[in-house]
Amino acid sequence: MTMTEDAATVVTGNGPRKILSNSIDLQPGDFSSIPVLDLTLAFSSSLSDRKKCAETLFDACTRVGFFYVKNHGVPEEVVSQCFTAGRDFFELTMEEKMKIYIKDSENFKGYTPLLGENTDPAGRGDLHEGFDIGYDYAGSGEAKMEGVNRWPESLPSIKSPVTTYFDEMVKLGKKLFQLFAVSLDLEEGYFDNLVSGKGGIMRLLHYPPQEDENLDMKQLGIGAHSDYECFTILAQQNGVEALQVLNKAGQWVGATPMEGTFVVNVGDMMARWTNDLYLSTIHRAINRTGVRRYSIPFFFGVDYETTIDVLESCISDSRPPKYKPINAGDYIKQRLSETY
Ligand SMILES: O=C(O)CCC(=O)C(=O)O
Ligand SMILES: [Fe+2]
Repeated sequence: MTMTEDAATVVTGNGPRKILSNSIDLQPGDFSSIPVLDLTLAFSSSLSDRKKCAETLFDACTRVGFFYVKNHGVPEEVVSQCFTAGRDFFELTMEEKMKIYIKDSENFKGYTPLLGENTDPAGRGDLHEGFDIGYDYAGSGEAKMEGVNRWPESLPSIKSPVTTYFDEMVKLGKKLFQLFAVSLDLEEGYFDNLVSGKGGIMRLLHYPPQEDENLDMKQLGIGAHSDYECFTILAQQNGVEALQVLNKAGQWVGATPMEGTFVVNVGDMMARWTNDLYLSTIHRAINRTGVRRYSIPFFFGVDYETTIDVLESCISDSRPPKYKPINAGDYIKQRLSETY
């Protein structure tokens, strides 16, 4: 099958980026495969081991913006039970799912039906349905993204596996933030007080298979986009390939699922913080496998009151600051409002 694509502009959190049919205008990575980061060294008690791991992370973030993590410490059954919860959720009737419609929530929590989201403004909606949860703020809903999670009334059993997975992602994400800090010549604990998990958003996603013949390039599983937060940790099912990552040559490189790994990618907030030293790489997903695909992205942002100002270690004479300080919560809310 040949896919033809028009020139398009992808709106990111840091401004529009033009994708020409064969290239892209803003420092895309020069890569043909996605590196694998072994986190064994990240959990070592020796700082020099952790520094070695951070060097690999630096290479991945500056050259690709995407990497796999293995030996990440998240138990396999936590992942598989969360996938099962997702499958059970999406099998509910439309009526049940729409009782927690995301657009009825002030804080972007709940269900998004097929075509209910449009990640790429040039597209005609995304061919996936989703279920979003975040940090559970009891009883608020006023400020920024705060609010309680909304669970399907008729399927209370999913709450436990989904929140267990959320908590594991917060743990892993905090560890990754420490590696990011070391990789940026900051104190290892630089981000510790900014990443309680309150800035985390998790989605269960279901992509029905798309017909391979006459594929409509304006209606993909998820259209070309970059993520908004600091980084995303994504679980994919083995053997069901769909995620593609755009390189400098304008080629889409497949992020083929790899057993026992998560895919991690840098988001716009981290790109901004690092003055675009770390790449928030454009990606999309197309499920041409003929079977249903489920995935679980966890978007790890910093706590919403944090000010994101370009890090000193990412400024030099040849790299003056490109971005003004911005409040993390305002930034995310603004980005999400443009998508839904
Ligand atoms: O499902 C995937 O593989 C990717 C999802 C994604 O890119 C997103 O939700 O931002
Ligand atoms: Fe994404």
